[in-house]
Amino acid sequence: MKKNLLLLFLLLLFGGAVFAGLGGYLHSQQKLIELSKQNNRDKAVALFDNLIMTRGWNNKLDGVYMRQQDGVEANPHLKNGQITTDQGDKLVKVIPAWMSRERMRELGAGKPGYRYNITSLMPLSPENKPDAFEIEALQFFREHKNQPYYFRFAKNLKSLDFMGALQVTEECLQCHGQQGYRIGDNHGGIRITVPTDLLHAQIQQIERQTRITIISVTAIAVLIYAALYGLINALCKRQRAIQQLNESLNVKVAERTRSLEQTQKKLSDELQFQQMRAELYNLLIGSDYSVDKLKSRILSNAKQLTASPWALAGEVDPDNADLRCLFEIDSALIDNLVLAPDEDGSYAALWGHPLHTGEPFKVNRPVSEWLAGDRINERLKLQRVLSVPVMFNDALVGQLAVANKQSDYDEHDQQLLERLAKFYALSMHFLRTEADLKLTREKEKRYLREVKRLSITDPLTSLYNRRHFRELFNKRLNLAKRLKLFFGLLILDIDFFKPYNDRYGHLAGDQALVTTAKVISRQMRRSTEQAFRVGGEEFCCLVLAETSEDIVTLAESIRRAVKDEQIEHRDNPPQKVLTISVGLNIVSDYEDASYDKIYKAADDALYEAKSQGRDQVCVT
Ligand SMILES: Nc1nc2c(ncn2[C@@H]2O[C@H](COP(=O)(O)OP(=O)(O)OP(=O)(O)O)[C@@H](O)[C@H]2O)c(=O)[nH]1
Repeated sequence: MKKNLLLLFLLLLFGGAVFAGLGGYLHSQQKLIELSKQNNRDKAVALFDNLIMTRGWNNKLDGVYMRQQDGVEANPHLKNGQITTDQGDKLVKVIPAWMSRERMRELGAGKPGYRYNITSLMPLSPENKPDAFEIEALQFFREHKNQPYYFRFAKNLKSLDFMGALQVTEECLQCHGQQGYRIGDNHGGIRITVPTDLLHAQIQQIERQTRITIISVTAIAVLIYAALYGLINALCKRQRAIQQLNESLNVKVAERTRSLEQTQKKLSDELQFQQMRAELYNLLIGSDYSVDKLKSRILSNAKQLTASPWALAGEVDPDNADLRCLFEIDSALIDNLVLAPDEDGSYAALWGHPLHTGEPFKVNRPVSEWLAGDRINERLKLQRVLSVPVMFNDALVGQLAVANKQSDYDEHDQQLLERLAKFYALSMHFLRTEADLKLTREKEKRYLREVKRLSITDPLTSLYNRRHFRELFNKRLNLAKRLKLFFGLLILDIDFFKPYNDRYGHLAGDQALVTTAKVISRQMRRSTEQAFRVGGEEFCCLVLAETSEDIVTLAESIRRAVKDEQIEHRDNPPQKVLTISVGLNIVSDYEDASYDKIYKAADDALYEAKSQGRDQVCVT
């Protein structure tokens, strides 16, 4: 379009210039022709003036006489028209008109094409009758008294017809007085025809030159225009090619920029994703992690990654075969939203889609347009939704959704959300496994504690057993040594227990053992005092004390307390109640103290107590 306008403009400009040039040239040629015409006119006027001068001279002399020649008659209208000189020569009077005619004849003689005539509208002689041109000129003079000349070029410009006006003078009246002529009138004229062959030839040459010039100039103009056209076309082509190149370059640059921007966005999203994942890992391996914290972080990450104001995470209840969801919605705007399932217990439509199909769900138009009547979604007024299933080991464990991004959700958003969903699944799995593990560990601990307890406890009396006694013995001994305390070992044995069993039965015997153990335990009030059941009806106590008296006192109080229980024992004379004998060894010098030595000493003391009548404490 631009090119065409330019070419049109150039065509007009160039055409205008060519026409202006040709016009100037034609004008100058015309001027030349005019000058040439004027030259011919001047020539005719000069001839006319010559004749007028001759007439004037004759007129001034009032006619001149010349020798009469053959064929020359005297003018009958003149007075003294013919005279004879003294020498007998015959003279005739020559008047201006006659003289003019003679002069014209002389001027025209031998000059082909020249023609002279003196005439008037009312000639006296019929020979002088005017032709058409002459009539035309004479009528012109009559109408324009101040115009002395009349010209007309022949059509082929080969001759110029000229007529000069002749004013009536007094002399004219001599002949034309009777015709009503008045002095000063233009009644006649001299007609001169001048050949203008030169003018004709000149004009023909000018026309030829003009034709050649026009053709040449036009041809040159056409050639120049064609060259310009070609040049402009080529330039336009080049420009168009450059423009196309530029456009394609711009497109490529735009494409590259777009792809760079996309890559940059992907990289920045990837970086963001990695940071989020690192934070999530930290959260997972941190000491204060919780499912709530993790979900809240996942939701805020989903919003951040997809530039969405809303995020939603749903979990499939692992204990329920139906795909019931436990939803969490992160938005103050929808706090009051009731997320109850439909009557059939399912979350249909929008929320249910990924759960039912296991496929991602992406809609970039208002929910009301495609899901009219859906109670939940209508309340949410969702404009755009992207929801992906949360899968673990090919099993659907929940869904992660975002909504109402400013622009459309695309594949990139979906990929990011799917990756986050994977992490979500992994985290949830980890948390569940972790919780299970914690529970198992606690159970195990409890079990081990129980086993340990059982391993060191006597099942009948709940006192520590012999094994624990052995384990603790040296520890307590070393502690006493370190704290510089007295170490006491008490061996307590029920008196005549066999007869007790025999009389009251084994169960009663067991009960008596339990009661005795309780009594002993009650006496063990400090952390430095422990009681053990080390055999059938045999107990031990390990006691650490500031003084040996404290230990003896404790042993006595135990013995007394058992007796005070007043458990009937008929075969234990003379008390008739259940009693115990106590063998006690107190260690204060730890130089060569050992279990065997100490135990033997206490056992010896017990033997002594038994030997001395039972129900007593013996100390070694
Ligand atoms: N009921 C019951 N009896 C037990 C248990 N362990 C040991 N005995 C009994 O305790 C009795 C111990 O008797 P002996 O060692 O002969 O001594 P004693 O009859 O107590 O006589 P002294 O010790 O000399 O006073 C045995 O008859 C055992 O059967 C038990 O767990 N339950």
